[in-house]
Amino acid sequence: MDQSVPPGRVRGICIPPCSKSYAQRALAASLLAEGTSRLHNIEFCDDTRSAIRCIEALGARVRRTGERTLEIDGGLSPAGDRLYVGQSGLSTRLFTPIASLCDTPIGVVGEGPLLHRSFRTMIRTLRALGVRVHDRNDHLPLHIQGPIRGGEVQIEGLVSSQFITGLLLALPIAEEETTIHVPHVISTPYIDITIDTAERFGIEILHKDYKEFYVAGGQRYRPAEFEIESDWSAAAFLLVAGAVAGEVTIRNLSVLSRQADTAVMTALVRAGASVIDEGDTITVAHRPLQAFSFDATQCPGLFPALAALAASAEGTSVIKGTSRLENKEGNRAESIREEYAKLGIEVDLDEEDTMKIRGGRIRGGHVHSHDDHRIAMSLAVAALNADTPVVIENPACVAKSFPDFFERLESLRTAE
Ligand SMILES: O=C(O)C1=C[C@@H](OP(=O)(O)O)[C@@H](O)[C@H](O)C1
Ligand SMILES: C=C(OP(=O)(O)O)C(=O)O
Repeated sequence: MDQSVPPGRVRGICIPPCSKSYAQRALAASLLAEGTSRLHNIEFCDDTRSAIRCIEALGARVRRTGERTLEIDGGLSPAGDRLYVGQSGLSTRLFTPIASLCDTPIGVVGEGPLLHRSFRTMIRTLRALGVRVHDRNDHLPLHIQGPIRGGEVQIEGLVSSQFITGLLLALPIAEEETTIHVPHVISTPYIDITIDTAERFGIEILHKDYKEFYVAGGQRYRPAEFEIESDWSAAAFLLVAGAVAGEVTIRNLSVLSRQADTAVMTALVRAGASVIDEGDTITVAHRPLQAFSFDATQCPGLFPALAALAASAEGTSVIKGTSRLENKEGNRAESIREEYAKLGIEVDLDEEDTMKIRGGRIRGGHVHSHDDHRIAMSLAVAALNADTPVVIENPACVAKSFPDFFERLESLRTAE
């Protein structure tokens, strides 16, 4: 069913969902820890559910002991021969290396846009570390058989940091030590949250300026009590909604987080929004917005929220890092260009790796999510300032990261 988002004002308080990046990592670490871990403040979007299915398939026992608490008995011991990763790029890149710690043959299958995403670098590197991999031209489904060896490996042509994350979480329990050379690393804040999560489960990962990673083999994950923090990637849409159409206060969110998408605060300030940070509460309010420049190379997940901000700002905003979007759900840069054009907003993509968005009058109309949760949320936020309602086809894809996004946005509406 389509989702119609009428123009209007927003005002209110919201708590965003938990970070699916932290949740998936903590689930992986709980699988690898012998003993019982407890994850608090966990919520269940599609990607988190995919990770839960994967750890169960790999031997974990998962119990829900509270509305937002999971108790997990860890221990890597594959229960079947198939990992179902849903639409999650991160679950694929986490659990394929983890499954390859065993010598059991395992199939890795997914669905939807994930089937069009390339896993070339991951496949090549796993082979270099002794894993047998059958693939469909660099795409899912995969058939793998470990065990993965430690050793020394160089990763070229890295399109996603997620694969480094997968190796960093798997390799501490390989027998040998590993050195990973990454000449051109990207999305480094995501690597920081990987190292942070591992550390909280007793694992040490060392690196030199993200170019060389050293992982000692034979380490042991210790079970942990782990509080999952709120998701800056989801909160970014609500904060931008405040900036373009009223005032939104987000609770339980700290700028001291290691998450990449805290950077949305810089873009909001540059655009001229009012931003008040009170520790774990952030309020963003509308002011006349001007065009801004922003480099999103290390935080590519912010592009869709920034597109909604730029569409409501006076002048042409310039956002760098579009090449980072090619291997997401479809080509996100193209999806943004195509759908914003339907709303009368011109988006140029150039050879210089930048997106230029000319803000101005936003028309209502029919748009498509491209089955991409972040495109659907971006268009919904832009709709707040449109002349007439924006009707979004296939809005259900928001379930990947933020299942009740539309309900929460509606709950913020005000007649003022
Ligand atoms: O590790 C993670 O949780 C993620 C890493 C990033 O991927 P890339 O390294 O491909 O940018 C990010 O864009 C994605 O949404 C989540
Ligand atoms: C692309 C995303 O996630 P993943 O790569 O894990 O599928 C996302 O959350 O926007």
